[in-house]
Order: sequence, then C-alpha cells, then structure tokens
Amino acid sequence: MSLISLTDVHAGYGGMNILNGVEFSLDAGQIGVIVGPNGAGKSTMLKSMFGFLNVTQGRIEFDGHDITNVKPEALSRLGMAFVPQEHNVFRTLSVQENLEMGAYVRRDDWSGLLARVYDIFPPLKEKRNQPAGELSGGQRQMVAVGRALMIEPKLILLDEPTAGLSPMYMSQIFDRILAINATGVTVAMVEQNAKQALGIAHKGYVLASGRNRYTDTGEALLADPEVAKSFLGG
Ligand SMILES: Nc1ncnc2c1ncn2[C@@H]1O[C@H](COP(=O)(O)OP(=O)(O)OP(=O)(O)O)[C@@H](O)[C@H]1O
Repeated sequence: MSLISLTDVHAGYGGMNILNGVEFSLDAGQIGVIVGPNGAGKSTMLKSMFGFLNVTQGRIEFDGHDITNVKPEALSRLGMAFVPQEHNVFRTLSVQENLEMGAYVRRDDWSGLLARVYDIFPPLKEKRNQPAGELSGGQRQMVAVGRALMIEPKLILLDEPTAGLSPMYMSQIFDRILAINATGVTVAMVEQNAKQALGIAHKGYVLASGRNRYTDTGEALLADPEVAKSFLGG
C-alpha cells in the first residue's frame, strides 16, 4: 500500500488551477523526485500534499487517511514534514534552537532525537550555538531539514533542497538525503538538478503544464532519450 498517493488531483491558487489531474504515489521507504520545466507545477504538487492550497478535484491519501484539504498542522501530527525552499530557518536563533523549534509539537523526551540529527549532520553539532543566519547556504539547508526531522516524520517533503548551492554542497545534501532515507523516512522532493536527483530516486515524475508527462524509476527516466532531450538538457 502506498504511504502517499495523489489521484487525479486538480489544485491551484485563487480559483486558477495549476495542477490538472496529477497522479503521484510512493511506498514507504522510497525516494520520489519530481522534475520538469519552470512553472510546471512541481512545487504546487508538493504544496498540495501539505495542505497549502485548495484541492478542487481528486484525492490525496497519506498512511491510510484521506488527507485531501487537511491542514498542515494536522498533517504534522500524522507524520508529514515539509521543508520550504526559502526562509526555512530562523536566522537569529542558534542552530540548536532551530532544531528545538522543530520538536515543539512533541510532549516526550526528544533529546535522543537531537543527537540523531547531529549524527546525520555533523557540521551542525559543531555550530550548534551559532546563529543559523551565519551559516553557509548548504548548512542552513541542513538546519531546515534537521528541524523537519525533529517530528520523526514518516514522510518528508523537500522543495528544491539544493537550490543555489555549490556542486560540493549539492552532493553533500543528496548524500544526506540518502542517509535520512536509510533510516526509513520516505522522501518526496522537487529538484531543478534533475539528473542528480533522479540518480537517487526510486520513482521519478516528470511534470509539464500541470500534468504527468513521464513516470518511471529514476534510472529508467535517466536512460530514456526522449526525457533526456526534452527535460534533462540532452
Ligand atoms: N502563491 C501563488 N499564487 C499564484 N500563483 C502561483 C503561486 N505560486 C505559484 N504560482 C503559479 O503556479 C505555476 C506553477 O508554479 P510552481 O512553483 O508550482 O512551478 P514549479 O514547477 O515548481 O516551477 P519552478 O521550477 O519555477 O519553481 C506558475 O505559473 C506560478 O506562477
């Protein structure tokens, strides 16, 4: 059974549909990557999963629940976390305070969890007392993802986690996404760095104009000459 599924989802902003009947699904433990040209609706698809916009038709299910138009707070409690592309850290708070903010919904002792996040992102442990705004872009991205991990999500949604990062940081982030996935967390992400992202994807989705164009394993999409020519820069 899928952990997350979108069936014939239509959604958009202020009455204008951007998604025109999209499909998406991931089993527990998979990495799913959404790629496609600018304006294809990739971020919109991710946002529709996290209850940020109005789904006008279709159905979204998560972990056995119908979550169509369910609000983000309720989705957090069900075990879904969302990391936006920008403005995703509290710049004046320390790294550790940022991570602690992620645990605000928890009532239990989460100190062990903090240690696990530092294990995944060792640079954050070193800089735990430094304001997040002083970190490099790649390290800030680690803080944002680390904060999301503090709710122990079943599914983490990442909106362009490597946007604006140098190739070195980009590789590090992809490597850490694999490490997070290896702990059992399902990952759905939107990426501009399509080739690299499809390289770690169990499932890849190519969107164009708010519709599915190609769906296959990451490997198969990378090997498909049509996909390469039209969507991966040859
Ligand atoms: N908050 C919003 N209000 C109104 N329209 C929006 C909003 N956010 C996005 N859109 C529009 O929705 C369409 C799809 O945007 P979306 O961000 O989902 O595309 P994308 O595939 O993620 O593209 P990109 O790679 O450029 O981020 C675009 O035409 C965009 O202008």
